[in-house]
Amino acid sequence: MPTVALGLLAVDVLVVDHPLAKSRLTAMRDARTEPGLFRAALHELTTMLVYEATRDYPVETYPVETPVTTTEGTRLANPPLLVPVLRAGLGMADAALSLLPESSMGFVGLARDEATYEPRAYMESLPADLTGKPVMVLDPMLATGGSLEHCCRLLADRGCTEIIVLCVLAAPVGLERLERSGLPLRVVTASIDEGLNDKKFIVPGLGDAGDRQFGGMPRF
Ligand SMILES: O=P(O)(O)OC[C@H]1O[C@H](OP(=O)(O)OP(=O)(O)O)[C@H](O)[C@@H]1O
Ligand SMILES: O=c1cc[nH]c(=O)[nH]1
Ligand SMILES: [Mg+2]
Repeated sequence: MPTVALGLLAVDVLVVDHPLAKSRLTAMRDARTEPGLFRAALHELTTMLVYEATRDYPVETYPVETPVTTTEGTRLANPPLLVPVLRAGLGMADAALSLLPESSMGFVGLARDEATYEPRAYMESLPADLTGKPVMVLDPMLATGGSLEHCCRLLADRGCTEIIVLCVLAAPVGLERLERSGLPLRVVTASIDEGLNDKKFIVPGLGDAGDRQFGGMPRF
């Protein structure tokens, strides 16, 4: 897994820049893309992100009967808990669960305060004990990093020591915040963007990922 140096910090981040991933990301960035097509592009891009994120997951083997003989089959040794961050992460949930049908799912609901830019938690549905359980957090946007830090802290407080944050866009300042948090995580993203504007939206970004999928007033 490559490491990206940001200032004095180093964070474990994989940028999935496959041409097909880039074309889905371009559709999501385009302000003219309507919600249905935005959701479809997010679904397809999530499939690619999950595929790359799970490349090094441990597997176990077991005997499988083919129509011809017995051979060795493979499955994930410890499928991750999937945790979409509501609302925007909901658009990644179905694609992730399709690739990881053995996984179960928890939910965290967060809304970023428009004045302080800090996350306000409104929902939490997670197993009480996550000892020994890898977790994959799904949220398309890592901006200031406040929301994903909050979510990953909930997981670490339950004993989780292995978190993959799956996002579409990451701002350098958000990556630095996650790095400083000391939480046991790595990041898989389709792009590290330039930065944030004065309303803490990612630039060039794609706008508000929740509103682009589900509707709402533009604030960027
Ligand atoms: O890194 P941060 O500065 O915390 O910003 C990122 C958060 O903002 C968005 O959610 P939002 O609060 O807009 O809620 P929504 O998904 O309901 O639109 C996004 O999905 C992240 O959760
Ligand atoms: O650019 C941004 C920043 C936070 N949340 C979003 O949905 N988009
Ligand atoms: Mg939003």
